[in-house]
Amino acid sequence: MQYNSDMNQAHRVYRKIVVKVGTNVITGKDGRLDPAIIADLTRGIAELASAGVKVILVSSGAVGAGRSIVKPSGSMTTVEARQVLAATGQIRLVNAYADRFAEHDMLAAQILVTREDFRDRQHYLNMRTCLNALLQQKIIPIVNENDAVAVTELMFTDNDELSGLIASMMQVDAHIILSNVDGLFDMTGEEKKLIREIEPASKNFSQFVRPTKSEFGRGGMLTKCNIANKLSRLGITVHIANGTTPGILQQIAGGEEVGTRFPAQKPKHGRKQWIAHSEGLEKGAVIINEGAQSALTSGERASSLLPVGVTGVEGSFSKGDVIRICSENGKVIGYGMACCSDEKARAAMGKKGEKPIIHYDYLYIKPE
Ligand SMILES: Nc1ncnc2c1ncn2[C@@H]1O[C@H](COP(=O)(O)OP(=O)(O)O)[C@@H](O)[C@H]1O
Ligand SMILES: N[C@@H](CCC(=O)OP(=O)(O)O)C(=O)O
Repeated sequence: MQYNSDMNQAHRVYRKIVVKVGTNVITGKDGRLDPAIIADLTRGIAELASAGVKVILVSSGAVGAGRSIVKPSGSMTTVEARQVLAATGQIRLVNAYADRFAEHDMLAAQILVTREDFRDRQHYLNMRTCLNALLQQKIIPIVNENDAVAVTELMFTDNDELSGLIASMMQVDAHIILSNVDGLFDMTGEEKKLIREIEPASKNFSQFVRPTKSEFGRGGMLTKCNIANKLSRLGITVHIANGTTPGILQQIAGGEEVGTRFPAQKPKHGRKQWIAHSEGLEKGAVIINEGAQSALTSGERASSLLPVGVTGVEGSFSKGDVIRICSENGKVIGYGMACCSDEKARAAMGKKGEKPIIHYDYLYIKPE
């Protein structure tokens, strides 16, 4: 689909963006950082920032860069080796960016986060305050996963997931995912074709996506598409484009037809955005009966989840934790922030006239 002029205008009004850079955009086969690409990306970000756009950079590449610095000893476990590579590579990575930003008289700051930081509302708010403070000072935040401590189940799927969470937390206008391909290709036919725009109702991306990943990349194209689709439904436009193309950020910000675009849908309230992104981070679950399910999903009025409609409580959670809402046949209906602990929820379940277990303002119902 061709962009129309309104869409082009929309590109020019991005005031706050997240730019996510994949490992293979900035590192070569041996893990060495590519100075020309880093120079081009930092110039692009510096230009946007000077024009008043708030930019948060989420960059992968620590593990990749570590490979060019150190060879972990053969006696190490895979996890230890990865920790060594990430811890050594991260300094190299962030210094490479910081040195380039300095050439544009810009300061950069490093923020390393883990999945836990998005589980805990206080950590979440602390991260948001820090990023806002840096942006206010016109400092470029460079975010990465804290790979030295985030191992196995504590890890994000990949930095596409992490940058999606940041985009939603910061309520940006656009999330730009830079990879080593020009965008999402339709590979179903004889010739692969770049898909310019994704309809919001699209769901089944696996029909296009091959389960291959770029070398050293972690997530692959399917995660990118699923995250992009989710963000667009939350009111954030997503672009998947080639980070090795010179001037790519200016092209996207200038409304040029590059890469694949997931146009933004109606925006949602910030708190609901946080909750919508909590899949996999929940600490427990409530099972609800049919009556409660139709009250929550009908969309006719704003309904909180009351204990009377709850038939089961799973896991151990405290007030303020995110919990999953499931139907009696196990279908996940949505997520919400618990107004009480699991003990209180168990004591109240099935009873009339009790306070909500999840208030409407903290409730996110998954689209059908
Ligand atoms: N339909 C598709 N269109 C584009 N790329 C695809 C598709 N299916 C699979 N891919 C693969 O996805 C890779 C990008 O994902 P990933 O390795 O996670 O990159 P990054 O390191 O930038 O996060 C591409 O290098 C490509 O090989
Ligand atoms: N935090 C890791 C990034 C892992 C990752 O998600 O990589 P990618 O799929 O290239 O974005 C690193 O800095 O090496």
